[in-house]
Amino acid sequence: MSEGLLYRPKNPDASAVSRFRADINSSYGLSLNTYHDLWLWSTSNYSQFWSHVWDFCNIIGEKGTHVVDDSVNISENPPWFTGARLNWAENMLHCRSSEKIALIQATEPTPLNPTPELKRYTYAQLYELVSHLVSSLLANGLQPGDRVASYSSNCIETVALCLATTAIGAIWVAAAADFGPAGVLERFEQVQPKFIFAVDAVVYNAKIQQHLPKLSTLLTGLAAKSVNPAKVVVIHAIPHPEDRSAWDEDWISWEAFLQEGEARKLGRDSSGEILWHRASFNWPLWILFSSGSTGRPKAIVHRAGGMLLQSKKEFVICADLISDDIFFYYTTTGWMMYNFLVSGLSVGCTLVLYDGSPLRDPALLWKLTDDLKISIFGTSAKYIEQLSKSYKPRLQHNLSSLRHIYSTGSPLSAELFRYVYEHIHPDILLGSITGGTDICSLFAGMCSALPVYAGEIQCRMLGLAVESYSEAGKLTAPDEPGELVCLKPFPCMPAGFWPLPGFGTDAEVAAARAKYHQAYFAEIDGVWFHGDHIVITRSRDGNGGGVVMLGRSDGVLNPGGIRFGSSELYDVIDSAFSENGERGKILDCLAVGQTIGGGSDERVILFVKLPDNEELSPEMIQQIKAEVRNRRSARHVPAQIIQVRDIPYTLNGKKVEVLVKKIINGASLSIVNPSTLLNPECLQFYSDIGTELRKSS
Ligand SMILES: CC(=O)CC(=O)O
Repeated sequence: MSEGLLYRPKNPDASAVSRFRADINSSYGLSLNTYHDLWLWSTSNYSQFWSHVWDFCNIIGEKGTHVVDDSVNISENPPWFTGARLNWAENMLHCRSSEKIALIQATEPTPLNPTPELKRYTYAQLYELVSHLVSSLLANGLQPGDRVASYSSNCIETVALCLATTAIGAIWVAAAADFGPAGVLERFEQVQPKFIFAVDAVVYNAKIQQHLPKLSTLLTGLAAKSVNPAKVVVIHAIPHPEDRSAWDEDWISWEAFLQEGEARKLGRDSSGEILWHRASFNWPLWILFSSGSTGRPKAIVHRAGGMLLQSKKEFVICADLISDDIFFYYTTTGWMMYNFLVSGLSVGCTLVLYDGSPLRDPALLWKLTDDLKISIFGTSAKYIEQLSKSYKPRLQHNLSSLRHIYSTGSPLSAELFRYVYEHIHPDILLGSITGGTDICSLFAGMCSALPVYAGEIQCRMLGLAVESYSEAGKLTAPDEPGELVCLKPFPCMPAGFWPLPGFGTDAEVAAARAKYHQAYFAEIDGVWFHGDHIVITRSRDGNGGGVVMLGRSDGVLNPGGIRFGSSELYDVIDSAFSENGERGKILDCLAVGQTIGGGSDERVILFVKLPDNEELSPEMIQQIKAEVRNRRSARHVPAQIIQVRDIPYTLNGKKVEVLVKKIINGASLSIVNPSTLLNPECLQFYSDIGTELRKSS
């Protein structure tokens, strides 16, 4: 067995990606023999590749003849399929079956409701719901290009709204219900929504949390900035007694909004078909926001055709999803994995929406997997890490329906890969996947024809010319760390930052364009610089290398000129000191560089969180240092190891390395945007300790 091999597909030749390769070979008279051959061809002949993806995946719409001008550099963000006309929602709702379940909504139990009913919608019911919403949105004046915002939970209504909005050619904007109103305000005020939809309550940690007071605060903030949505609609999404004490008389209920749509019957032709707004491939579909932990979140606009073609490629070709799949992703509506999940409708499979805490009862999601026969289970590396500390799903649950498990959000360590195979399922495809909000899809990820090696993402995704560059802007050798770059244009590059041309003043559009360029192309001229530190591994069996994520580039540690990613330290802690490890006890950690020598060098500070009432002893510090030295090198050993009460996280569960780095290097806490963080209060400690560290360095 090759080193680190954890899984090998049984019949790779029967996979969708192999069928696609055969199709390419016969269409273009080629003899591409391996996945890597196909990837190389797809990135060198990207115009032919994306054209073929359109046909292979049966995109609904008019394709036209143009694909992309392949003489244009990626930094110019060329337009794609300029002759095409399509509608994203139409492609999501091509299945009209009155038997096939499109959506299942599950909610975390509460003491008052220990077995909440599952809500199910067939594709036919979902279509009907969307058509009533389309009618009501039109009746209330929604036009293509207007923004519709949701401040809601992961419920059926939110999916239907996303579909109805985009059916009309309006632009979808979502903030998760767990975001604070201040954070939502600085997102929504940028895009000035015409409609706001919000739930009245959510469940988290077995408690009902009233949401209307947050909605009121948001609306007051928007009004103060002269943003006044034409309609605010409130959804009663979860089974609990309704509390209208914070209700504003200008709001309307979901039921009333739907009734208006049903009565008006707008937006359908005489056969009952929704009048889909088929627009250009490059038409804006939705706006996602960067996490913005130190400033205003960037409003990233994704194009309808790009999102459609890319997700079809990911699901149909790379992941081999089929309509029989039951697809679950643990996500809020404010994370791009929500958009990823909803795009699964285009496959005609069943999506499982879950709202609530994933870990209060670690059995919950695995019981759901057995009850609903979930075949594709998506989550974050953080969830797997937390779960691994106390739970072995395989001992308690059958889990035989599982085919794939996906993990993202942060690097998944080799140790956690092993945990998944040992304690969840020995024979599934574990797809560690990466991309992010900026492309609302994947640069590297799953492939049903390839093996899985511990700690490695299986492959670079087809059509994405991902490489690893040195600081000097040169290709790194296999197995050498570098920066994730993309060299060629791809259709799911954002259309731009808000406002796009036609949606703002010339000055606003020019500023947004400059910001876009700055975000992706300023670091290395002419290539997309993604800001992830990675290794592309040596090719095995002619399949090309996998990808190892080492952490965010701006969190790269650089003591004495030796550059390495923080995950190299996290992996050591994970395997040697987590509760499953030989020495136990470290619950979480964070590594950042502190500048020394007047800025000429840096030293590594490792913050560790221990269980309450436990103290970091000098012996343990020595053990940590010894493990790091043995498993990495003397250069990796942290200069200081400091106990903290808490590690800061963004609302989407990412460690906040860059902000902590700035703070311990002297930045004031005023740079923090607290509304983007789960636990901003813990940063005061880092600020205080930073002062001490700077005195002692
Ligand atoms: C696919 C991803 O990369 C998701 C994320 O980390 O935000």
